[in-house]
Amino acid sequence: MALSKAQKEAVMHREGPAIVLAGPGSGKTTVITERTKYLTQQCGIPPIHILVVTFTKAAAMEMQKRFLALTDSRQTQVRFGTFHSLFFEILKHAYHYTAANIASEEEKYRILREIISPMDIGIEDEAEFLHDTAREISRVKNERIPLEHYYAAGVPQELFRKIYGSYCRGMERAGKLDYDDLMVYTWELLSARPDILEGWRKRFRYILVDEFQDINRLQYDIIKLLAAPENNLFVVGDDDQSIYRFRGAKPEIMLNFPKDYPQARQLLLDRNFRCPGNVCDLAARVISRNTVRYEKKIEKVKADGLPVEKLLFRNQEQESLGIIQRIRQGLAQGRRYEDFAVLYRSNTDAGVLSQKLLEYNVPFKMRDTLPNLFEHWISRQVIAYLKLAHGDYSCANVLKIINRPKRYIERSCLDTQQVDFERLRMYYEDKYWVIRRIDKLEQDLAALARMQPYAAVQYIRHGIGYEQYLEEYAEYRKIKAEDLYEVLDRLAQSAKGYETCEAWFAYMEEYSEMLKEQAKNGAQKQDCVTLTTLHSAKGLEFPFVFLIDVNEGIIPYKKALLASDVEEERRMFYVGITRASEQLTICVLKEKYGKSLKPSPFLL
Ligand SMILES: Nc1ncnc2c1ncn2[C@@H]1O[C@H](COP(=O)(O)OP(=O)(O)OP(=O)(O)O)[C@@H](O)[C@H]1O
Repeated sequence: MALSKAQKEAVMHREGPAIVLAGPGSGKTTVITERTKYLTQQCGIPPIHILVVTFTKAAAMEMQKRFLALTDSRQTQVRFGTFHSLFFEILKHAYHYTAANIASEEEKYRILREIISPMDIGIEDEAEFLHDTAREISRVKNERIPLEHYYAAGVPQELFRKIYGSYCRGMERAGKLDYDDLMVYTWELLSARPDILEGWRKRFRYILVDEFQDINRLQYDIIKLLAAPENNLFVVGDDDQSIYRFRGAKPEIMLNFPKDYPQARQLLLDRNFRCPGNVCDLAARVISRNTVRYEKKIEKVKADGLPVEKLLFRNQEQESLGIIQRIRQGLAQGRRYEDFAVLYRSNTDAGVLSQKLLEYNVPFKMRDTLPNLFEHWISRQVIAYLKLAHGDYSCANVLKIINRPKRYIERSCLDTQQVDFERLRMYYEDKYWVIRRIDKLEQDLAALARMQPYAAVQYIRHGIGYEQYLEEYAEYRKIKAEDLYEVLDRLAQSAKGYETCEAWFAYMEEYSEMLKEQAKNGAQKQDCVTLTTLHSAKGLEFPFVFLIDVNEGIIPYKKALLASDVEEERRMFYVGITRASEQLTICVLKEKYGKSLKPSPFLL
C-alpha cells in the first residue's frame, strides 16, 4: 500500500514531540507501525529504545503483528504494550512484584463482596452495586481525588468512605494491586526517585502513543515524565472518537497537547480511506455540530457508494426482521455473514435482535457480554410470582416475593421447606392487616394462574403493586424508577408471543444457554454477523453497518444532560457511522414497549 503524503510526513518525523490528528479510516495504525519501522531501519534507533503504547491488549498485539509482518521478522525488541503492562514492568523492577500481585477483576470483586455482603444495606442487586462501587473507587484513585472531597454518586457518603477504606486495607492484606494502583504507584515512584526515572528515560528514548484521545491525566503525567527531556513523544489520535470520558479519559489533554509542547509538530491525516463519499459527508455533518473539537476537513478517497439508508420501523421486532431480510438479500448476492455488523448504544438494545437472530438461525457473535434479562433481579422476582401461581410454594421461591410489595411478613415465620399460607394466617391471627394482605396475595395468585404470560406480567406490575414497590426501592437507592420499569417493559415484551408460562420458561432456558455459549465461544466464531456496542466498535470496519434504535433517549442516551455529555454521545454516533466501508443503514423506531419515540436529534 502506498502511503499518502501526510502519512509519509508523519512516518518520517524525526525528533521532538509530534501530534498526529487523524480522522476515521485514515490509517493511524499504519502510521504507527511504519514509523516504528522507519526509526529502526532508516534512523538506526535500536528497537529496545522504542516504546509503543496503547489501551487494550488486543490493539497492542495487532500493532506488533503488523509491525512484524512489515519488517518480515518473527520477534522484536520494540516494546508494544498497554499502559498497564508498562506500569507493571516499571513496578516489577523496583519492587520485585510478580504477576501474582496483580488483582484480577474477580479477586477485586471478591474482596469488595466480602466487605459489602455482611453490611445490611438493603440492596436488591449486589452485582450491580459492586460494579458501581468499584467504578467510584477507581475514579477516586485514578483522578487522585482526596476521599474527603469526593461525593459518591450511588452510595451514601459515609458508607462509601467505609467501603473504600476497607477495600484498600483488604487489597493491602492480600498483597494485591488493582489497575488503578499500578498507575498511582508508578507515578509516585517516578516522581520520588529521579535515579529510577533516569533509567527508564534512557531505555525508552522514543515513545509512540496510539488512541491518544483516550488518555487519562495520570497516564499522561507518567508518559510526560518518561519522555522528558528529549520529548520524543509521538501521539496519534482522533479527538472526535473520544468516547471513554466515563472511564476517566480526558480528550482535552489531546486538545491541549500543543500548549504543553509548544514546539510540537502538528500533522493531520485527513484522508478517509475506508468510507464511501456519502458516508464521509454524513459523518462530517454530524460531527460538525460538536463545539469542543479540533476543526478538520476530512478528504474523501472513495466515491459515493450505495445510498445511506434511513429506515423507519414500527418497533424492535420489525427492525430485527428488516435487518434479517437485508442480510439474507446480501447473502443471495454472494456476501458473507461476516460482512454485516449491527451497532447499538447499550447492550440491552440488542436483546430483541439477538432473540430474533436465534429464532431465524442467523449466526452471530457479540463483542460484549449481553446481560441476561431473565437473570436480572426484577425478572427473578416476577418469575417467582409466576412459579408460585403455578404451585411452587418452596420457601426459597416465596421469600423472593413475599415482601415485594411490603406485606409485613417476617422472614422467621417462613421456616418450613414448603410455605403453608394457612399456617401463616394462624401465625398472624392478631394482625388483621397482615391477614388481609395474605388473602389478597392468594386471590392474586389464583388470578395469575389463569392468565397468559404477558397479561400476568402486567398484572404483577399494576394489579399486585410490584411497580409501586420498585418506585420505593428506586427512591431508597437514589436511582431512577424508569430504569427499573424498563426491565419490566422488556420482560413483558418477551412474554408477548407465549400462551403458557411453561413455553415461556422453556424459551428462557434456550436463550440463556445461547448467551452462555456466546460468552464461551463467541470470539472464535467464524463467518457470522457481528453485534457490538458503539464503544466496542471502535477501530473496526465492516462492509455493511446497521445502526439501530437511532432515537431520542437512546442515541443520545437519555442520561446525557450536560452539553459535554451530548457531545460525547455524538462522537459515539460518529464512530458508528464511520465503521462502514460500503453501506450504512440507519434504523429508527416509531415506538418501543408501546411508547412512541422521536428520531434522534443527531439526524437533523
Ligand atoms: N495509504 C493508504 N492507501 C490505501 N488504503 C489505506 C491507506 N492507509 C490506510 N488504508 C486503509 O484504510 C482503512 C482504515 O485504516 P485504519 O484502520 O488503519 O484507520 P484508522 O485511522 O485506525 O481508523 P479508525 O480510527 O476509524 O478506526 C484500512 O482498510 C486500511 O487498510
